[in-house]
Amino acid sequence: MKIVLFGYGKMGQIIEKFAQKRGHEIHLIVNSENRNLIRVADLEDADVAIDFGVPQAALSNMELCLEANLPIVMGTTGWYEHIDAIKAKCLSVEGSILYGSNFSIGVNIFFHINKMLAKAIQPYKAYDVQVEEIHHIHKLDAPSGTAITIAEGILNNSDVKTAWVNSLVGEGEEEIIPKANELLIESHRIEEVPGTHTVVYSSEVDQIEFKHTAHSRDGFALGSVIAAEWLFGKQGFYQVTEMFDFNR
Ligand SMILES: NC(=O)C1=CN([C@@H]2O[C@H](COP(=O)(O)OP(=O)(O)OC[C@H]3O[C@@H](n4cnc5c(N)ncnc54)[C@H](OP(=O)(O)O)[C@@H]3O)[C@@H](O)[C@H]2O)C=CC1
Ligand SMILES: O=C(O)C1=N[C@H](C(=O)O)C[C@H](O)C1
Repeated sequence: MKIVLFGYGKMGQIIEKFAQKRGHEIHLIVNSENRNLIRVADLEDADVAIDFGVPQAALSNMELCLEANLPIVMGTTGWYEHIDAIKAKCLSVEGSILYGSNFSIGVNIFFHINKMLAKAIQPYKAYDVQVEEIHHIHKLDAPSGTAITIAEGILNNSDVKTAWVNSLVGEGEEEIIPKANELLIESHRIEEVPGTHTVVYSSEVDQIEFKHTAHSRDGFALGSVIAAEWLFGKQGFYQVTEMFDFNR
């Protein structure tokens, strides 16, 4: 496939490596320097786009791809307030978008088990729950998209928690004390951590911790190339979880 890469930072450069290994061609690279010069005609010969850029550009990149009739895998996080609007637009023009907060297989298994765990613990009110995420200091958004997906999995299987709240831990940051109905997502920014997510259930007598640690960005990058292969030839608005059999 001929792939357009939106974003050529930490993720974009690893995606290029995996795409080429799997026999694909990088047709065009878009970053902050050339984004304003890109027109529909520049995308015409491509087969699929993969976006790991910045939150503020995600919506316009998806709109451009819809206009160019180019399927796009959206890996960028931090733009989710626009989901309903872009989904409606995608469906109305019969376009093709797949988005996900995390493309690694391990985290998608984690998402699946997280929901099962929340369902199993739901009758036992002695347990309180919180989510913790740790990422590198360059990350622009908090909480992480992955932590939001994890929180949604818990909220949908809880009759106590009705919304999540975020507390970014660090000097000068306000400490957030959650109300009983609020699910706390605690965010930490430490050195070059690729991405660690933990769900903690605590009672007076014990604690259950469920944790995923990424050792590198390779799992995210490979997953996004597999997602592009999966999306090619399909029409619709998809989430990455739809790629995995265990969610069916
Ligand atoms: N879903 C998933 O599995 C994962 C998602 N992510 C998400 O991917 C995103 C990128 O992460 P990462 O690679 O670490 O970030 P980086 O900061 O390393 O790279 C961002 C890239 O986006 C480019 N960029 C800036 N503005 C635009 C624009 N208008 N259009 C296109 N590209 C632009 C930057 O260009 P320039 O260098 O010129 O400024 C840079 O190349 C983040 O939102 C992150 O949360 C990350 C890992 C996994
Ligand atoms: O910015 C990152 O690095 C990552 N972002 C994604 C997120 O926000 O969940 C996925 C991964 O954890 C790395």
